[in-house]
Amino acid sequence: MAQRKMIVFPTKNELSQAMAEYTANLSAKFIKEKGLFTVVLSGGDLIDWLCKLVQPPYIDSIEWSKWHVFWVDERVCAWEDPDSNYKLAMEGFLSKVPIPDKNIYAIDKHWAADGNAEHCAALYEECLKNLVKEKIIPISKKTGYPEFDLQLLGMGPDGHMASLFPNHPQINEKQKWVTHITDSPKPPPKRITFTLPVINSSLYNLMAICDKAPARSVAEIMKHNNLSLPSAHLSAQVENVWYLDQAAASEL
Ligand SMILES: O=C1O[C@H](COP(=O)(O)O)[C@@H](O)[C@H](O)[C@H]1O
Repeated sequence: MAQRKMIVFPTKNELSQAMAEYTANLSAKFIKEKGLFTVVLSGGDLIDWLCKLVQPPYIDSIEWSKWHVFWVDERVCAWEDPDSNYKLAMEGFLSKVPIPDKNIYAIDKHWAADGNAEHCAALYEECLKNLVKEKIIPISKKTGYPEFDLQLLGMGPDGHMASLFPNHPQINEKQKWVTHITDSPKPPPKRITFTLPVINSSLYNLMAICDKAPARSVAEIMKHNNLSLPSAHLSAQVENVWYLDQAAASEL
């Protein structure tokens, strides 16, 4: 498992620039090595910070047609709902780049609109298993779980990542790849989420955190490794890198 690495940027703009460069470099590396790049997105503010990827030079240099895009967590609601992580990513990022529609793996549209979290989680796990059969996603020889190339993650002020919240049992799930929650402390209550072993099976994990609100949780993790905060459990097979802006690092 990779050691946590932290880089503090003077501004959100510089963090955003560095995240675009990091993503573009990994995209080039994996496409050269195996002809495709699997990227897992989270929701929240992260999508805004991906803005540099849709600008020169990256918009023109990245081989978008080779990308396969997933969500580490999703809210169980209609795709058109303002709460949807799919809608957020489509409007802020994915609609601006030429990734084939078939390579964008969203939550099941019908069951999400219907509000059935448990079934949505099962269907998303089935989708991942089919992609393993199609050799889009390998199974990690080290972990036995699906191995994504890069996950771009965010952390809430309470220390949650994906939809793994403090004092909720989902963090302990080891059998499933995708699980669900129906009482999320952050609205909306129904969500699906990758489980911790799947999150940590990724080759590269980049956790991006900005602003003052999560600063206390950042300090709890960095200074005290407070494992009651789900984000403190983040690891990766190759690199677990945390990008902070000054405000997020202000209590370190
Ligand atoms: O609810 C969620 O929250 C986290 C953190 O979001 P942020 O708005 O505080 O940046 C996000 O990573 C996750 O994907 C989302 O569903």
